[in-house]
Amino acid sequence: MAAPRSCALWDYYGRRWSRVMRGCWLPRLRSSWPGNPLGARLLSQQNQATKTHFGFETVSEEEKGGKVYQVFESVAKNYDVMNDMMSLGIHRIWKDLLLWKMHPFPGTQLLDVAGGTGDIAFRFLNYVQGQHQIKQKRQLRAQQNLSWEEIAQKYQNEEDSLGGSQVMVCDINKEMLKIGRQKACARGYKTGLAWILGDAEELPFDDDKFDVYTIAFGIRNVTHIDQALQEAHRVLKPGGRFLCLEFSQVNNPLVSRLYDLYSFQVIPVLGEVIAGDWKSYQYLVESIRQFPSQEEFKEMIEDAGFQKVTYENLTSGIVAIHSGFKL
Ligand SMILES: COc1cc(O)cc(C/C=C(\C)CC/C=C(\C)CC/C=C(\C)CC/C=C(\C)CC/C=C(\C)CC/C=C(\C)CC/C=C(\C)CC/C=C(\C)CC/C=C(\C)CCC=C(C)C)c1O
Ligand SMILES: C[S@@+](CC[C@H](N)C(=O)[O-])C[C@H]1O[C@@H](n2cnc3c(N)ncnc32)[C@H](O)[C@@H]1O
Repeated sequence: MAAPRSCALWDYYGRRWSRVMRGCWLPRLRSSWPGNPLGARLLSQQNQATKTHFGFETVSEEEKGGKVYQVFESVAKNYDVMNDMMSLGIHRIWKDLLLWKMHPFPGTQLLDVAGGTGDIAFRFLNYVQGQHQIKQKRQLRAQQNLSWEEIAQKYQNEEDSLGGSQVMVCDINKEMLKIGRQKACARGYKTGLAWILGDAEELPFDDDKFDVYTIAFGIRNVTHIDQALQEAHRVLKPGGRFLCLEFSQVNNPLVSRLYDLYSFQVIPVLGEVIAGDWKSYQYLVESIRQFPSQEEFKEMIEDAGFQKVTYENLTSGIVAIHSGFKL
């Protein structure tokens, strides 16, 4: 137990230190010693290191978070309807498949990062409730001589209907969480669900806390994917599972051609017509093309310390589910 904790501490302070260096000492070196060759070299390294992409645009790492925030702030209200329109409902099947792969047991503690409007969380609650009901019915049938009150009590205990399972939805965007909370209210989800504002790169949770970590269509938007993966590893219990549903690389040339046409010619148009927002949907299709391939992403997950890493392509690789374990 001591080793992973000290490793996590080391990672945590290592990252903090690198931020302090980037955010505080390097700019000071620039201003105090403009002619200093060490300062100049460090600064040129810093400038190279802090460039990233926002879709096909090159931006600084500091800028990217704000731009991603604006995108999801802008799409939040139309997010669900846009997904159904763009995919003709196919995104629902992909999300169901993620849950079937997870196959949570009663009592599972799930952290859904970049959980947005709650699609994964609601599926999780429905799934565990379904599983729990099946188990409860089996138990009731097996027990002889139960009174009607005892049977009714079992059915009415709402907390117990989840068998102790809980899901925490963590997202960086207030607007997405707001829509998620409204949906939860409208659909009558009362227990086993919490909404937390937080960054995938610096999760506001203790080490070794969750059985499962999910991230669906979220990791592509994160500035430091490696950091988010390390955080996923930190917050999972030993034996815990990482599951990521994300756009990936299409493995069929004909589908790939049609998909490209559809992505660049249709999706931004749908974005403009339905949500009055061409730019956000252009960012969506561009960011998909910037995301690493199935194999590259698998390696990144392994580099974060996960084991038994596998992936499954869905719809010819339009999306893939990556899975890994903290062992
Ligand atoms: C800002 O960031 C975001 C915002 C968000 O709202 C969401 C996300 C995260 C994303 C999701 C949660 C999932 C959202 C889903 C998608 C982005 C769509 C994924 C795409 C598909 C499932 C369809 C894949 C398409 C193909 C394999 C190619 C087949 C395409 C065709 C037959 C149409 C080809 C199109 C042309 C040649 C262009 C000209 C056509 C027209 C003008 C007619 C328009 C046609 C339609 C509207 C029909 C749409 C057809 C389909 C959806 C095809 C379905 C069939 C199959 C999968 C085989 C986020 O980060
Ligand atoms: C495409 S949505 C996915 C929402 C949901 N998981 C789903 O499958 O429908 C991407 C989400 O990632 C969130 N996000 C982007 N960067 C993030 C970060 N650094 N930390 C946490 N969430 C982030 C956005 O706010 C947005 O809600």
